[in-house]
Amino acid sequence: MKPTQENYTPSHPHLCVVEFSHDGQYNSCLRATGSFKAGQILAPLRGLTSAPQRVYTSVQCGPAREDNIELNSDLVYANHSCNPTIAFDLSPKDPAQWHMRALKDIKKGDILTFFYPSTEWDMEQPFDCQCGDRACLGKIRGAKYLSVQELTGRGFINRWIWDLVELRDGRKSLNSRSTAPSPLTRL
Ligand SMILES: C[S@@+](CC[C@H](N)C(=O)[O-])C[C@H]1O[C@@H](n2cnc3c(N)ncnc32)[C@H](O)[C@@H]1O
Repeated sequence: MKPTQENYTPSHPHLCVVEFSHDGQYNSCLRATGSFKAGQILAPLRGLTSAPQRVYTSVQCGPAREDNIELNSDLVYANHSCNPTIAFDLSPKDPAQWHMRALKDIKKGDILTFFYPSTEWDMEQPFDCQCGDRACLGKIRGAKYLSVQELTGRGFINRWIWDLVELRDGRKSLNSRSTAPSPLTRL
């Protein structure tokens, strides 16, 4: 569920608040309410539910098309940047270890962004990125459409995304692909 401005109560007040935009449908963002160090674990990912479909609010949590969760908190307002400030690390086998981490030193008032292709393989709702970074990739469609070079240097990419890249690029065979059950069975 995506929080709205009506009766808004921040879900992570010590970390961030949603800055609701009145200008355009997807122009809201998340602003840091404190300062954080690069590498710091900012929050565990709690209150997740499996997403029935891949949609613009869902976050992929494994290699399969059906491996998607909803964050059900303010964190859903984290926008994409090609030079992100945070990562959603859903790579640990145990979902209790899934967390959000700072990729750089973050100051109070900074916008919290993550690199969407670090979780998303093939997005339902691509968009033209407006991050404005000099390393901006332009159209954001998911990691499937990016080279290893384009994925490298973004701070963090989840394990299954690298697995799918290796499979796509013929550096890994289907047989060597993980047969681990979907992480959703452990949510
Ligand atoms: C989960 S929402 C993030 C919150 C969103 N900004 C909002 O106001 O609801 C994801 C959507 O935000 C927009 N978005 C996120 N990052 C963007 C970026 N760097 N450039 C342009 N649009 C972006 C896209 O429309 C994307 O589908």
